[in-house]
Amino acid sequence: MPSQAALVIGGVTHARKELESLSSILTLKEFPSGTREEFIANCKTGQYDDVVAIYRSNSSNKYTGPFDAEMLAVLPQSLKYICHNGAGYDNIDITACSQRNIAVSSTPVAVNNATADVGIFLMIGALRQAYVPMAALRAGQWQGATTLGNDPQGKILGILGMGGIGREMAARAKAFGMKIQYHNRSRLSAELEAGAKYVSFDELLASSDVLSLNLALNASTRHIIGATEFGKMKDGVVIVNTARGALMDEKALVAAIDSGKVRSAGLDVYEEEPKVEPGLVNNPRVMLLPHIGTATYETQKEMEILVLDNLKLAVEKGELITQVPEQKKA
Ligand SMILES: NC(=O)c1ccc[n+]([C@@H]2O[C@H](COP(=O)([O-])OP(=O)(O)OC[C@H]3O[C@@H](n4cnc5c(N)ncnc54)[C@H](O)[C@@H]3O)[C@@H](O)[C@H]2O)c1
Repeated sequence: MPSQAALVIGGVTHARKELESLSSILTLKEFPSGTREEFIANCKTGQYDDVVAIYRSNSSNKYTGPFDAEMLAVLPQSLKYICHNGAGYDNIDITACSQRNIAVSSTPVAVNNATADVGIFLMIGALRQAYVPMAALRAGQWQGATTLGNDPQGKILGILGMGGIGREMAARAKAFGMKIQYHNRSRLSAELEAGAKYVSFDELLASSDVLSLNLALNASTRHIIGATEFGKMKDGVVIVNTARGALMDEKALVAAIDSGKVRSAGLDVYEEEPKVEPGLVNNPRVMLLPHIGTATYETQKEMEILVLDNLKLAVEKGELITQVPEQKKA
């Protein structure tokens, strides 16, 4: 029996075969579901004392809660790697992990296509205010209160955060005849820009017809879009958010929609999921999805395999394929 163990939190669904193949090098332990209290109790009684790597599934946060300083304090001393299934990892305290010499990986790239597809779906839906006719039809009112929408053709799509998903949004939006501009922490190479115009944050706000949020949530990006920023935008701007809800002050978004500043919005993510601001739920000009950006068979499988590949490389070679950028810089 292998002397080192890995702990799978929350389950592996699509890559069971790949998981089981790791049993030749690792003892596999599982915490498929439960509460934070139960998980912490298991840590404290020493059940995981041989665990060197954790597979943290996409849904596991609902069982264990965030991997914050409290959790880091009880995780086994043997733990060296946390392989997280998700491109966003704002529920893991990376600084606390680094202090304990725990390396963390996430699943960028694998999420790009599915999330950008949802971004485009929301953008077109918001431009056409598609929820109104969709709801009217099902309520037996045929077109109901449907009004004319707007074409993407010729409009300027502003992308805040031109990473993997932002670039896939850009590639798709070009096919709709949109002009692309972006703001990022640093300007991209000409190859990665692929013709998109690099602008300042304020210029992005002032001149975009559609603003898409595609950056990570962290202490410095929380509420990066609030009342002041809405005030700087074009009248009738369309907002798309597939990144994280707390990037925007949701109450300020509701106010901007109500005042007509924001014509419509398409959202996959919310400040306090699964709660959604009533001013959004009750507004037919907002297209809403319940955080399903990566919810396809193909993408879920690819993400699970990437997490397992990280875990395998970590145990065999002491390296991660997709370590989070904050730790790579250190
Ligand atoms: N809706 C979903 O299901 C879903 C799925 C995957 C990812 N996401 C979210 O999307 C986010 C983006 O994912 P990604 O894979 O494209 O990440 P990424 O790291 O490839 O790209 C993020 C980009 O944002 C830029 N950035 C960071 N801070 C910035 C700032 N203050 N101003 C401007 N740019 C800034 C970075 O330089 C980077 O280019 C993730 O962090 C995650 O939270 C959501």
